[in-house]
Amino acid sequence: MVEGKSLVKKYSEHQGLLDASFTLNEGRIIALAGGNGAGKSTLIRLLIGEEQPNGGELHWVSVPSIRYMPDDVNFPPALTAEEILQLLGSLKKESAKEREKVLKRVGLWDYRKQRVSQFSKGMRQRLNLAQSLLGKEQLLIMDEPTNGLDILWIAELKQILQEQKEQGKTVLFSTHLLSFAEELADDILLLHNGRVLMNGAIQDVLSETSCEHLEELFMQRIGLAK
Ligand SMILES: Nc1ncnc2c1ncn2[C@@H]1O[C@H](COP(=O)(O)OP(=O)(O)OP(=O)(O)O)[C@@H](O)[C@H]1O
Repeated sequence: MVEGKSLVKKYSEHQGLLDASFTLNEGRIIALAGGNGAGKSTLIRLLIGEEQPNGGELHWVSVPSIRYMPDDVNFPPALTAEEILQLLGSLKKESAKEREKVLKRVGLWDYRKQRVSQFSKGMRQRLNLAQSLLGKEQLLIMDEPTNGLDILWIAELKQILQEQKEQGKTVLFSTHLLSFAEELADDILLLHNGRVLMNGAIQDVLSETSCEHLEELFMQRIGLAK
C-alpha cells in the first residue's frame, strides 16, 4: 500500500525520524510500535499528510482514503455524545442508523444524551473510537487506541479491529505495548530513536530469530537482553 523510503523528519531540537524505510501492506492489521519518542506520532502525521518529510519519500502504491483516531481529542464538553457524532456524521455523510450502530458498538448508546464533560476518560476514548469507525474509508490509522481503556474494552477493541480487517480494511495502530501488538497485529513496524528496528509479518520476523516474543527480540536488538 505504501513504502517509506529513507524518511527523515527533523524538528528544531529533535529528530523525529531518521532514514526510516519500510513497507506497509493493504488488508492487514499493522502495529506501529516503539517506546517514548521513538517516532510513532511523527510517522502518523506524515502518513495522514499533516506534515511533510525533510528527506526521503512516502511512495503510495495505491492512495487510500483515511479514517483517523487521534491520541487525544478535546470534544466540546457541552455537547452530548449523540450531538458530536451527529456533527461528525454529517461531515462524513453518515446516516443516523450508522451513528446508532457505532455508538452501540462502543457501548455508549445508553449514554448518548449525556454531555461529554460528564464522561470518564475511557468513555471519551470510546467516543473517539466511535468517530473513527464512522465512514467507509479504506485505511484506519489510530494513535494509541488503548489509551484509557480497561481490560474489557481493550479486548473489545481487538474484536472491533478484527472486524475492520474482515471488511477488507487496513488498520494501523500505534502502541508502546509489544505484547498487545503481538496478540492483535499481523505485521509490525517497530521504531527506536527514529529508526526502523523491525518491519514485516510478525511470524516471519520472529521465525528468523531464536526469540519467542517481540519483547525479547526488542531487548536483544537494543542490547538490553538479559
Ligand atoms: N512538534 C515537534 N516539535 C519538536 N520535536 C518534536 C515534535 N514532534 C515530535 N518531536 C520529537 O521527535 C521525536 C519523536 O517523537 P514522537 O512524538 O513521534 O514519538 P512517539 O513514538 O509518538 O512517542 P510517545 O510514545 O512518547 O508519544 C521526539 O524526540 C520528540 O521530541
